[in-house]
Amino acid sequence: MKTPRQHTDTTPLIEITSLTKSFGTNAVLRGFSLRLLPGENLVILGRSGSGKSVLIKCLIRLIEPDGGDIRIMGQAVTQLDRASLDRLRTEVGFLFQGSALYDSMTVRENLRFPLRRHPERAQGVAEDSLIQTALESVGLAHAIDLLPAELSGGMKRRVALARTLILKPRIILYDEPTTGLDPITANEIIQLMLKLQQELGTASLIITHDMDCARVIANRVIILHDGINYAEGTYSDLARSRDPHVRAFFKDTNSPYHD
Ligand SMILES: Nc1ncnc2c1ncn2[C@@H]1O[C@H](COP(=O)(O)OP(=O)(O)OP(=O)(O)O)[C@@H](O)[C@H]1O
Repeated sequence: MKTPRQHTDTTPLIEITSLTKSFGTNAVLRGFSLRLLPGENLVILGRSGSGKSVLIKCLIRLIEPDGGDIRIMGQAVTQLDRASLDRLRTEVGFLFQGSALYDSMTVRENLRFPLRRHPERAQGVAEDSLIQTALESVGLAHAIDLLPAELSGGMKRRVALARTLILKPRIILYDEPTTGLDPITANEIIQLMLKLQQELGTASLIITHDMDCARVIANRVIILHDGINYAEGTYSDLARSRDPHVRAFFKDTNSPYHD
């Protein structure tokens, strides 16, 4: 069983300060802050509707925040022009819910897609070799010529992860990486995320309801509640908390798929 690796560099890759976002009268984020450190797995736990997806969308400006400051690798995200934002986004890989692969394309073609959009990330390495390496890192080299319809749910998620890794991002954003998978397959994905953290040194921001995922993968956990970073610490720090809003997450953790 792998455990999350600790790094010693403390210059944040992502720094969010006092982020606010409302939709009409619905104040979703009310001054949320976080720092993601190099090589760290940071888990954000929040109840359904607490604003986790809004937070991740603000981070990469799929949604415009109302206020606060967001820095990714030192760059103020809200002040970047389109071209600079696109460049910065190649440093940030996303594994979103559903892991949408193109159904009409083989695994190889799905992985070729980001390389064609960002040829500069190949750094002179042949496309086929990058595709092969990315698939090997998720244990799916043999699936290169299959279509998504021929893959299981867990395999699809691995391919989506390989497609993210192929651009060699420094940061990966995972939105509910284990949702919809059976416990054994979910655990395989969690172990793969840990392996990638250890081998590639990538930092990850992981949004999840899955307490088992949080327990295994997190160097640190932030609880998003009332639009702020309500509580923060290691999984075991928070598991000992007496605060009722924190306890609510831990009350049924004997079941690995507590929601
Ligand atoms: N584009 C939008 N327009 C209006 N309201 C929105 C929009 N996007 C999100 N919201 C609202 O923001 C709140 C937070 O939504 P969000 O999707 O971030 O929750 P979440 O924590 O990711 O929930 P879940 O765990 O169920 O996915 C909800 O009240 C939602 O209705």
